[in-house]
Amino acid sequence: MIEIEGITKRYGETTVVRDVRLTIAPRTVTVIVGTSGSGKTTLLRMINRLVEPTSGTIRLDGEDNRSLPGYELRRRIGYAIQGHGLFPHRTVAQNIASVPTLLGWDRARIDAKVAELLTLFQLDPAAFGPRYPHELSGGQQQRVGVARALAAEPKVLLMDEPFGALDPIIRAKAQDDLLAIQKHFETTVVLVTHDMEEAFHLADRIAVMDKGEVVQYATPAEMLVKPATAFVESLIGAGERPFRLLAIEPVSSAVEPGTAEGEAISSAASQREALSTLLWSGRKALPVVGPDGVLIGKVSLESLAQRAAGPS
Ligand SMILES: Nc1ncnc2c1ncn2[C@@H]1O[C@H](COP(=O)(O)OP(=O)(O)OP(=O)(O)O)[C@@H](O)[C@H]1O
Repeated sequence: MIEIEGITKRYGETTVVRDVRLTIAPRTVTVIVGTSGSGKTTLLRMINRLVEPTSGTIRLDGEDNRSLPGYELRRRIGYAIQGHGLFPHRTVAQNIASVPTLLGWDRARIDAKVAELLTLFQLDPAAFGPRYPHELSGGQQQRVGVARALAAEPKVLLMDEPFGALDPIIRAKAQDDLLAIQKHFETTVVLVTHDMEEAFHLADRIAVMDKGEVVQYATPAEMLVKPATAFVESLIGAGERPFRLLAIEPVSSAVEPGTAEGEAISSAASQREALSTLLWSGRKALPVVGPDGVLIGKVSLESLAQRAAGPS
């Protein structure tokens, strides 16, 4: 649990973060969005004290984050940034081993951790461990950056535009990897992004910042149905709302009894994918199969249209 209480940051006369209050539940993904210069990075960096707040308190599992020296706090909190920040003269394995080495883990434990993380990120430890960062593609470097941030098994992972430099296909894959790994390690993730698509895909809760203040902190569904301000509405993109609503819900919650003609869709797919398939194939309904491939019902264009409609 991360409790941010009345956090303010001023530089001289300028207040860049104003009286922010957020409670972030453990094992969730919170995404901070907002326009450029709204204070997102500053807020994130006050959690691991790369930036010291002017006033207010941040508690991690009930403990004031000032109760430890900053460098020790930062060994406990994972931090991944755009451009990954890998050490260029250390191998991939040495990069990932950085914090565990500082913490004095024994060699066998470090080696096992490096191998585990590389495997989780689909990088063969024997092939990639000995390489240097410049011998990797951008997407591979980015995965190593996140692996390094996770190496000391932090309960909290802070991410600042971690996927900003990736092309759309690798980016989507990196997001899915992150969600799988977040569930596997039960990490609490706080992530800053400019990309609303990314925010809606990843977030359990979204915090919208405008001029240093959090103007809404809500689940994606709540935010779509009830944006708190005109700014939030414009950020969501009014024209995208029906599609975003469908994108955050799986087909499994729209299944109806009966069946339909043609190729089936998985119950784990998003309702937006189902809508897209329906429109593209010109059908009125699709058969739905469960995780075991067994037919469980259908999903219809009519019911998706109802689900995509805003409150009347
Ligand atoms: N060390 C500093 N000294 C003075 N002003 C600063 C400092 N760091 C940040 N700022 C200012 O604080 C404001 C918020 O910056 P911050 O980086 O938190 O915004 P952001 O929302 O993350 O922006 P972006 O999306 O562009 O990265 C900006 O106006 C910035 O110029």
